Amino acid sequence: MSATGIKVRMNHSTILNEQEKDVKINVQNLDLFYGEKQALFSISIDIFENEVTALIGPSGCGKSTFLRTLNRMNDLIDGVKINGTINIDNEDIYKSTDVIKLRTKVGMVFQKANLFPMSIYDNVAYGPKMQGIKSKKELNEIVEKSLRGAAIWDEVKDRLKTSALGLSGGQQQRICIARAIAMKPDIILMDEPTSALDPISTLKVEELIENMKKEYTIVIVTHNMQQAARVSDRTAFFLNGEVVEYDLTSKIFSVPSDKRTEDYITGRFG
Ligand SMILES: Nc1ncnc2c1ncn2[C@@H]1O[C@H](COP(=O)(O)OP(=O)(O)OP(=O)(O)O)[C@@H](O)[C@H]1O
Repeated sequence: MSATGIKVRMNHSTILNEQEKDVKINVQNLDLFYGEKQALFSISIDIFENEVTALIGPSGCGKSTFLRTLNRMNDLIDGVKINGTINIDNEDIYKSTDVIKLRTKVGMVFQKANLFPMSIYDNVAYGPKMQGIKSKKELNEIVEKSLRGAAIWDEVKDRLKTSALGLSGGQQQRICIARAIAMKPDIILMDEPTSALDPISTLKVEELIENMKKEYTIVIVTHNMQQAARVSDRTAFFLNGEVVEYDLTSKIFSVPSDKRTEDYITGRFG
């Protein structure tokens, strides 16, 4: 137990490897406006490869907005203006115009499972088919690999042709993760992926996230402080559109530098 009362998973690999980590996403002086209203203020952070980075903070502080800037999902909203730069693998994603390619590289999983009303198989194969993969054998392999990667293969392997909507909420969310994996992304963004799930399904998804970071860089928005402490290597604390503190999760939850971080994680506000 830490000084703040939140149980922190000591992540020795993070600490020992600190010097060797590569920056996957570099954000510099990022401002975002919805029309006249500024929602993000001069955000500058580095997100590291093969780590889980948690974004925490009270409702309306800009976590989801920030997450959506990482694959240009805010482009879909009228009146959004962005200043600053976001480099992914040293490439400025707001200068490169291939947004489709970007969203393939940076996948996303939402709060509520948003599966299509089709079979489990077709849900997972949909993206690869859209990318032009036609070979049945290749699609079969992608579907199996993705479902295994999302730790749900054993539960669904005998019912791949049945409707995905017949699965439980927790299973549907893991199919959504499989669907993201099927696109072979480097980065997976997760916006409160367990907030609609029961504790057992939540734990399964958390275990999955922990395993997935070997292959992917994961950025997760969560309202659940214990979850951030359990699954993430680093945590950014957002408040009123600013990043107040960004550090190793073990530090944020044991000896935060800023009084506002401490007040938030100990439940004094938010
Ligand atoms: N499409 C939009 N148009 C205008 N304002 C928006 C839009 N989306 C978000 N905002 C505003 O931007 C600010 C940040 O919202 P955002 O959803 O990013 O916060 P959040 O920290 O993710 O909140 P929550 O934890 O409640 O999901 C809020 O003031 C919100 O009202």
